[in-house]
Amino acid sequence: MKHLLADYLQMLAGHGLLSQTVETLGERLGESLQREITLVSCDSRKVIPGTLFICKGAGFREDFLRMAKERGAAFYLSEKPYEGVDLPWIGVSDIRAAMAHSASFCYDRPWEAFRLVGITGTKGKSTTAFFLKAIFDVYEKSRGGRPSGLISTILTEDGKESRPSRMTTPEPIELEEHFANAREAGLDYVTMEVSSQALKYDRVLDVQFDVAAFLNIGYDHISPIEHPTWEDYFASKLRIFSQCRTAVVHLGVDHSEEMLAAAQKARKVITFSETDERADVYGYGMKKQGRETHFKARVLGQEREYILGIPGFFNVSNALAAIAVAEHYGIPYDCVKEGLKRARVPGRMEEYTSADGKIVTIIDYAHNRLSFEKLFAAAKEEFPGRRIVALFGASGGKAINRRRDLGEVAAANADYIYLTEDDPGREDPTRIAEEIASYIKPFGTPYEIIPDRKEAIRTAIHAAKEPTLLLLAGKGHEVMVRRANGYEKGPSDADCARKYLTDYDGGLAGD
Ligand SMILES: CC(=O)N[C@H]1[C@@H](OP(=O)(O)OP(=O)(O)OC[C@H]2O[C@@H](n3ccc(=O)[nH]c3=O)[C@H](O)[C@@H]2O)O[C@H](CO)[C@@H](O)[C@@H]1O[C@H](C)C(=O)N[C@@H](C)C(=O)N[C@H](CCC(=O)O)C(=O)O
Ligand SMILES: Nc1ncnc2c1ncn2[C@@H]1O[C@H](COP(=O)(O)OP(=O)(O)OP(=O)(O)O)[C@@H](O)[C@H]1O
Repeated sequence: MKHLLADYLQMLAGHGLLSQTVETLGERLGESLQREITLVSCDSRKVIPGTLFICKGAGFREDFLRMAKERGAAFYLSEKPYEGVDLPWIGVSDIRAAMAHSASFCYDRPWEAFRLVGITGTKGKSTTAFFLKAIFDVYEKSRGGRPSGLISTILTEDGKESRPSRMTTPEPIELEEHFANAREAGLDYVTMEVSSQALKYDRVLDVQFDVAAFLNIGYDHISPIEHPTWEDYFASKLRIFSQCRTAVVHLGVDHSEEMLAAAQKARKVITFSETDERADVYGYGMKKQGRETHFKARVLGQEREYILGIPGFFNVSNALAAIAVAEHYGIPYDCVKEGLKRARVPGRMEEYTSADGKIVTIIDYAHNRLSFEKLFAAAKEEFPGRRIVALFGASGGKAINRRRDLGEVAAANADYIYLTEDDPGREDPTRIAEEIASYIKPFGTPYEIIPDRKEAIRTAIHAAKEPTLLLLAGKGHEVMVRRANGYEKGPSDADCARKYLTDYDGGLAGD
């Protein structure tokens, strides 16, 4: 579809975003008004002739605009003019909102071509997204359809691209590109994680979710570059219910009532719970069977049984959310059951065991109080009779509260702790570890600091003399470590566990 600059300006004016009238702009832009916008971009490195270039971001510099002009940008959008660059300027009052509307306008609202499911919450977004993708894919395969799309912290698959993700929820232009790929690929379903930052910073401002699921709300992402207060964090997440047709809400958890109240904006509400029997999808009777988690659920009055192929009773609530969404779409029970049994989530409750069974290693992404509490509860409940050893660190430069949270939860639950690096950024990993240790000391739990993560994992595995459950927490599937001068690629925790368990006397048990 052609996008003439004149039509684009009318759209911005319609949203009250133009900082001059269309007439004033028209006089200044003259015949440019009839020019076609060939691309919208906020990255000068991607500009082609005819591009509408958007100047945004804390790190933006005027020479990016100069580069965009050299590469053929036709006009630029920003909140203030850059006098030093001779290019037609379109002034807007809110660049973030204007960027989101520009992206959906230029890509012609691609999400209308498929069923878009958004998942938000403090913990479980990636796991639930993978569960849903597995269910959609079994269903699509059963009827000769295409695999579903996924936009998550771990992986982005849009029907054209399949690659590890850089963010949980991309910025608007990248997001709409993925939606446009999914439309061109003819996908029926796309599942995406919606982070609180995405909602707060208008990354999904103009997006309409067919279904939006709210899993839970804890205390996380409170920092100068994320959310100034918990209230801002929660309010940001609740915004998802003002842009969805069907809302899926977790009953029986903290702040369920506020979630339910916000969900009334949707045309339809479906509830799920593992504690509140009033829920439309009510899960119960969970038990561990080997590496599997078995549970029952009453789904809109029908009694059903399910199996999760991964441990972690807390994953039952993620599965219930996925069951609620699948039920909304009328996906057959056997496809839902097969999808949940088959689903694996990189870096989430990944289990590796030594051949002699003495060491069970769990790799998990848990990196805040809520997920640490759930991880240790699962460890004690599902792996009884083992010495619990925890290995973790904390990010540098943000979410500083985690150092206390993780230190206290680990000290209260583990028999031994290895403190090591996570994503230190500009901070010294040893100093971060020592700060965490200051919260462990009052508990008297023994610990040691080994800054090199690979060396810490190797030491922990070889030091295990009695039946041990070793929890490698915080990095999950990640292979990149954020350091002072950028990201450094290294082995994932799973790579290290497999390597050092194989080196260990017992070798590595088969899958
Ligand atoms: C606070 C925040 O979210 N910032 C995001 C935002 O940064 P920004 O808008 O300030 O842009 P920037 O990175 O400073 O770059 C400035 C601009 O210069 C442009 N540029 C750059 C170089 C060049 O040669 N030419 C050029 O035009 C860039 O395209 C960019 O538009 O847009 C960037 C991409 O354009 C993101 O990388 C960046 O995420 C940062 C790294 C970040 O840490 N984000 C976190 C807070 C976040 O969003 N996390 C959530 C997950 C939270 C959770 O765990 O649940 C997420 O959804 O990922
Ligand atoms: N429903 C849940 N409740 C509490 N903790 C959970 C739940 N689901 C997963 N977790 C824990 O949180 C960790 C992260 O899970 P997951 O990656 O699915 O959540 P997320 O919301 O995507 O996290 P993030 O926002 O940090 O990317 C898991 O490894 C597990 O330890």
